[in-house]
Amino acid sequence: MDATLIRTINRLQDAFSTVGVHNPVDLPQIVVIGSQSSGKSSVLENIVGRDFLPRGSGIVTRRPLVLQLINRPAATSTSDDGDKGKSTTNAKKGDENDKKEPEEWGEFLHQPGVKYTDFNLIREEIVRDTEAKTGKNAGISPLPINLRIYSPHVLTLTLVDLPGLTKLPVGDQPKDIEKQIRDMIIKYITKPNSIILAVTAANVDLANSDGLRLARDVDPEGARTIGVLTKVDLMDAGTDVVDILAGRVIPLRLGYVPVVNRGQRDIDTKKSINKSLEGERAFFENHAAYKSKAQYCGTPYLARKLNMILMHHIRNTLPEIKAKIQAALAKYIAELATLGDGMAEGAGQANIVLNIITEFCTEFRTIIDGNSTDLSSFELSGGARISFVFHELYSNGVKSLDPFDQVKDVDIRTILYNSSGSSPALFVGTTAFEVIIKQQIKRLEDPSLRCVNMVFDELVRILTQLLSKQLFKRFPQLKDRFYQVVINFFRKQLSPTNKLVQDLISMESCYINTGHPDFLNGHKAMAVINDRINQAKNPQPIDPKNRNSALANLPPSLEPEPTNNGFFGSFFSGKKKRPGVMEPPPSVLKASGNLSEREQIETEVIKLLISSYFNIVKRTVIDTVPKAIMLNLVNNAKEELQRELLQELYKTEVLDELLKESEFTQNRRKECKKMIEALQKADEIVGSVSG
Ligand SMILES: Nc1nc2c(ncn2[C@@H]2O[C@H](COP(=O)(O)OP(=O)(O)OP(=O)(O)O)[C@@H](O)[C@H]2O)c(=O)[nH]1
Repeated sequence: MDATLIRTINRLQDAFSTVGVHNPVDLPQIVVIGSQSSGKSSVLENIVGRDFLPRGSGIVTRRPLVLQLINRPAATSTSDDGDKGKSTTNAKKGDENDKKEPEEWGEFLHQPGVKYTDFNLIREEIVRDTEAKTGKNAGISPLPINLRIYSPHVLTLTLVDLPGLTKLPVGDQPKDIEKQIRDMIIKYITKPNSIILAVTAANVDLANSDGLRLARDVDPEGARTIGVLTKVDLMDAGTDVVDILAGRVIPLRLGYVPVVNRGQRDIDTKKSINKSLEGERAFFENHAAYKSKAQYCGTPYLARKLNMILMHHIRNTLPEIKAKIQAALAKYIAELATLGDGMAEGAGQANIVLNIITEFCTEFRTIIDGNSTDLSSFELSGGARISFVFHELYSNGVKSLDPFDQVKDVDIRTILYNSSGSSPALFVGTTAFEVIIKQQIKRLEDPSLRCVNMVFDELVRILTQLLSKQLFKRFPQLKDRFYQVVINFFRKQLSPTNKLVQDLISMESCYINTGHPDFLNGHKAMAVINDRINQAKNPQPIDPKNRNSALANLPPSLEPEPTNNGFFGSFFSGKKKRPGVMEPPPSVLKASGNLSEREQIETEVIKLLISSYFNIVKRTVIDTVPKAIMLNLVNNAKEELQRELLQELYKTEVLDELLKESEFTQNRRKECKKMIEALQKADEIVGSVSG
């Protein structure tokens, strides 16, 4: 059962190896980290009991090596791995004694079926494949090499060997090599399912261990970090690692294991690993500081410990792995469904386009009407934004128009005099009022047309939002055509909408309805002004309750100014008169000078009437312009868009072109299919164990 657990993980690792580096499920594994030359390769080789890792100066490990050790009983003719029970087809091919399998061999995932019995060839293949993927310079790559070693002398275990932490780039190594390696290591050890094997040379200060330092960043409690102390034999006489082992220096919950690997001289003199393991045992058994605890020291103990930890870990995480596989499977199946099944033909194509058009139009209407199911609580969308344009932007824009920022008293007087012709007017001139109010009403056209444009922009926004959906990513041509057709359609609606809005404003300016029930008529206006003037002449405290509402609303400019005498007295002033001399009138004659009381009253009355009427018109356009826009632009789009789209896009001769899939979709579909296959296999594998 125990070995089965680890083998299950190995098989899962293989199942996912086809999907590259994007493994959606984080599998339990032991990740070996440490500084360069700390002894990582030596530890791994000792665990395997064979020389098989590339050695040399500089960074040798430049890609992650996923090393799956599989224990198989000696002298059996069948493989104990469920996936690969096939007979040898490889290095041993041609051997008459085909039934007699080699005792130990290695197999790379990228060369299925090829059994390496010569471990030197394994080393060469690692070097070859590393260079093939990363080039000869000393660059690194996150693409793992998967190697399995079948042997009766190993415990079933999965280890990932990573490039050693280095300080300075050498030769033509990239400048940021240190960061690249660090990032790669962090990516592996951050996964909560990884057990960190932090290798540190015992003859350097533990506090300076790069491996432990990195491990601490991702596993501050030390809950899934095992410390391995190498080069214990190289420690100064009289010093030992007893304190570290006892957890008195940097405590780790999984503890430390001291080991003694082959020294460089041993390697140079080709000392066998078996000999080295014997030497290691003798070292611990005879060392004064370690002999009482020798069974907790050395490589064999380390291998057993790792095997136990890994199994324990897998057993605990298997249910979670199962759930993750199933969740990922559901996610990819759903994504594949949105990507569709590849190219349809004939009627199938027509159906796709018909469905897309129908769905688009339904969603368009839903968004405008505000019934969308994926309503955002973060921002206004669709219909709500159009409503904001009407009720906030347009309404406030219109309300803020003040006729008197353009029409000054002096203009009113000029118009007054012009409208009364050559004989002095006796009453407040309706003509003057009409001339001014019509000019002011015309000013409403500009914000109203801008409102049309803003709603147009909102429609385009909805269009873009709908076209950003996954479905349109699949068919880029269709997306472009949709955009063109819909935008053209909106544009076509623009001119009747603008015309209607202009007409509404023209209607208002064409006929001034002084009989409007809300209009402050001439008499009332007069009374208000008289009140105002009397109040100014004999100021009396105003009882707010009795205060005439129109009076209260008078603009500050109606405060009486110092009056002048004479009816026309000051009107044509401007030049100092010389007695007896009558000069011709100047070419441009403007009303100027101080106002007479009568003039002042007349001007104020006109202003009051303008304000009153202009407010009525403002209220009307705030009400009717949005209605006009809804009628001609928005509703038309809601109702006619489908017909327009069908007419333009639902044609046999364009379907092929429209439904050309994007490369993204084609690739993504392939990726999804691969992933689903891997996950389904993984699901089966996990299912077969836990049952
Ligand atoms: N005496 C002694 N030497 C060791 C021990 N472990 C490793 N060495 C030596 O230290 C050097 C580096 O060991 P490696 O195993 O290559 O170290 P590494 O961490 O894999 O190095 P990179 O792959 O370059 O990162 C070699 O010369 C080993 O022989 C040990 O326990 N004792």
